[in-house]
Amino acid sequence: MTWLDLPASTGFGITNLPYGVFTSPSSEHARTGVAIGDHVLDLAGLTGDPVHATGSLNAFMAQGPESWASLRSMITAWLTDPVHQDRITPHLLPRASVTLRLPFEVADYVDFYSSRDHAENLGRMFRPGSPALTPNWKHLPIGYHGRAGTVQLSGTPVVRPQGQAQSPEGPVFVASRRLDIEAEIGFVVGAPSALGTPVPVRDFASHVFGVCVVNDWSARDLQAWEYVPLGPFLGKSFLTSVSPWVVPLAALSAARVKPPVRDEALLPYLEDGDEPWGLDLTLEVRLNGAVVSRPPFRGMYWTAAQQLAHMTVNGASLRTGDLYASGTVSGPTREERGSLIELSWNGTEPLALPDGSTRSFLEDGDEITISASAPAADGSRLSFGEVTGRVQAAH
Ligand SMILES: O=C(O)/C=C/C(=O)CC(=O)CC(=O)O
Ligand SMILES: [Ca+2]
Ligand SMILES: [Mg+2]
Repeated sequence: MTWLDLPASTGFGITNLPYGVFTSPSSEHARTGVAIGDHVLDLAGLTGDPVHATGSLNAFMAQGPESWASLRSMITAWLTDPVHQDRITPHLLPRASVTLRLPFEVADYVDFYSSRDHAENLGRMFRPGSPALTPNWKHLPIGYHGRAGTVQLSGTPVVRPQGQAQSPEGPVFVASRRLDIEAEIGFVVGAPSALGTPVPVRDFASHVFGVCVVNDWSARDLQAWEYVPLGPFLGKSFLTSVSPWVVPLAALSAARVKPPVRDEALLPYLEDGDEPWGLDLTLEVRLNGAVVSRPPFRGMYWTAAQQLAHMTVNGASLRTGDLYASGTVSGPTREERGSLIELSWNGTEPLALPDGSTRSFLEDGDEITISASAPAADGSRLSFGEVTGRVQAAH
């Protein structure tokens, strides 16, 4: 129990304690904070530790899992034992009064493709006549390297991208007419690894610091024309949005579940081990305020621990600030699909919105908000906050 008076439904209770970076009316200096209820605990002001005054989480994340655990237990004690109340209270700022920043400097960015329902849906739409899943899909977590420099904070305007698309008369230069979303969960690497040394599945929690919500904005018309044979490029690199709070892995103990049964035996480096990292998270996608989907994360075929092992099995090293996203989270029913191309079945079944309009893809002015939540250790639900973005007309 915390001495703060928090409603049970806060989502930002004592078992969550996500990290972010903020400025406040009293100081334009960007610094690290922890969300608790409707407040932010100013760690730089409270501790005086310069690691929390750098304007990004990277320096702290680089310290590694012992530092992460020790700070988390100190914060828990500060907010739980009333003996600390007078010292802590001046460093609690109303969350509504602060401006949140991109929480970490993004090093490399990778995006996976680990929802079987999503992969099968896209396979059917993009590659009709071929098997829905490619032959490698159940043997390795498919992914691609994306553009780290265009990973931006929630709220960044989504300027409609322009580029080449196919038309019956040949390639044309267009403002994308098939602008889409992908509801995903992002994993943030804290502790680096050495070049040449793979990170095994079991070392996941020694390297990954925490989790955020990701929207991998996607221009389906640009993507469909450019992606063969090297994969996603300009159809996705214009913007990827992340939520402002990074939920530490330590907050997710009650959310851990067994991943689905695998149809094919895995090569040893991908075996789950005794404590697999399936996660029972629920995402929610809103379009102009109306809920259009609730994608379930627990069915994801590949876990983040397997993705990390796969990403490094060739000897590639990890850097502090690496972000890798799960891939679009889709479940088996229509109400669980994590992209508009799936929700509208490639535009053939437009979504009906409460205002009477319909959507297959995004229109200028549309706002997409993706949130996520998980069971918390105290029986409540913890919130990941949300990632939002509004579409602007092409330049
Ligand atoms: O199947 C394809 O050709 C394309 C798939 C995607 O666009 C999905 C992607 O970016 C990976 C993911 O988010 O699951
Ligand atoms: Ca994606
Ligand atoms: Mg993207």
